[in-house]
Amino acid sequence: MRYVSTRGESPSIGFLDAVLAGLAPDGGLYVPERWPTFTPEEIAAFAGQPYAKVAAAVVGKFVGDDVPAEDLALMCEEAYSTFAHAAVVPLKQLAPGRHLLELFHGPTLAFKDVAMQLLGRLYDYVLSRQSRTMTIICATSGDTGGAAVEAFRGRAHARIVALFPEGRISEVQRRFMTTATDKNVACVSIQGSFDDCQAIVKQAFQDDQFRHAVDLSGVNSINWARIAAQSVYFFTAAVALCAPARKVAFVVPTGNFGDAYAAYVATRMGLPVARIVAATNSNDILARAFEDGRYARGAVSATQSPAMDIQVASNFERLYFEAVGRDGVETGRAFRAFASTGLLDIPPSAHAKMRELFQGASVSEADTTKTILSTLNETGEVIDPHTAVGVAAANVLRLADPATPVVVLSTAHPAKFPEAVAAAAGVVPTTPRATPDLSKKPEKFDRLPADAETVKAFVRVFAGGQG
Ligand SMILES: Cc1ncc(COP(=O)(O)O)c(C=O)c1O
Ligand SMILES: N[C@@H](CCOP(=O)(O)O)C(=O)O
Repeated sequence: MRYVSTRGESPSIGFLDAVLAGLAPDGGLYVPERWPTFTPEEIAAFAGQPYAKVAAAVVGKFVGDDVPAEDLALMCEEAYSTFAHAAVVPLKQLAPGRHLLELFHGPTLAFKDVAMQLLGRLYDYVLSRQSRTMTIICATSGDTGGAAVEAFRGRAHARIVALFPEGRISEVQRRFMTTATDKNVACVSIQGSFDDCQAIVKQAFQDDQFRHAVDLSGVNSINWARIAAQSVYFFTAAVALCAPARKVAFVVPTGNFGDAYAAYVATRMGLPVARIVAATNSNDILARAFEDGRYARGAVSATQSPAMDIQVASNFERLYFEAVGRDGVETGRAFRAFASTGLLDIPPSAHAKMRELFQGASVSEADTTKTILSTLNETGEVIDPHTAVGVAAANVLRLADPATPVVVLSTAHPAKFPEAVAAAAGVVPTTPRATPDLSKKPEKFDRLPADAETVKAFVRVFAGGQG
């Protein structure tokens, strides 16, 4: 299996090289050269299988010969044994035809654990064989950082630097990162937005000298292994609802567009999906892009679903690449121009292609609050504000076939956002018993301006100090 850049100017590389590389040298994102597929019979056979087994089959299609199948299977088994629920990602019925896919039973209570627990093991596996230690940098609007710190802390072959936007994430999210005492972890509060953090990460990758000096890698959803691992739960949820015999619609709370794009990946692998709804909060660049064909950056506003306070959705470039017929030159032109102007008019034919599967929905703060309360009153479920954005979008969704089951991704445990949930529903969600109490632990993090050179200097010192 080979991987090509969305900008068409980097040579194709194998799976493990693509995973470790993060961003392609031309600034694009790696995607598989061709889509691996499952037959309908193979998909149907996933029903009732342990999650780890389905994960090994789906991720294995992308890994190819780079890792022996039995080693990958073992990594999947270990990764998903860290989850508190036997089903790993249970599907819960809210109402007839309406389901929640609970993705928050991992160690840091957000969907990021599903991929990150596997990535931590995969990096260890590869880097220990190469006697190599890499510096992983990640930008986080709250959840990727905690999941990455948990997955990589204490590992001998990786050091991790997490950049988060100052004052714009919840205390629980912050503490999942900043209370780690391991020497290979550094957390940095950046005076800016998540978009600033992500721009710094991308600039770091494009500085060859820096990239080599610290042996840079990335575990944001720029990393194909993240997308591959996140595509698995679309299969398990759909087959539980009788796919491939019937189609399912997914409503995905969306920010950086990794999860919604992973749903698209599942469709390219053969999963029949009726619709993918990208549900955003008031940071609605993607909802607008799907609805009116203009991908236009606005100012980031702070909401009660902070992990989705994003205006530049990294993975949209991957979908654009597909929609323009895998034209790397056009994708490079479009996204370089977007980086400087903040505007991309999607060609009508590409927009029509996207609309065959995707639609956008933007949910206001008031509707998010109302949905937390109404979901509690009507179903007894306490949901977090990100999940509420998805549920609110599902409540107004009209499908061609109203009998199509709708699955809303429940992306975080409500206890990660206790203030917002208490304000909306009058209940204070508590963390599951197995989760350590981080509220009294001392925190350790640095504060830096949103400036790539300053952050790179910090990372150099951190990586150098680690030997
Ligand atoms: C709880 C939660 N929900 C939804 C999202 C949005 O997911 P994505 O960035 O893959 O669109 C995030 C952040 O990624 C998140 O942390
Ligand atoms: N919402 C994310 C933002 C980063 O997304 P990623 O999927 O690209 O890692 C977060 O919680 O950090």
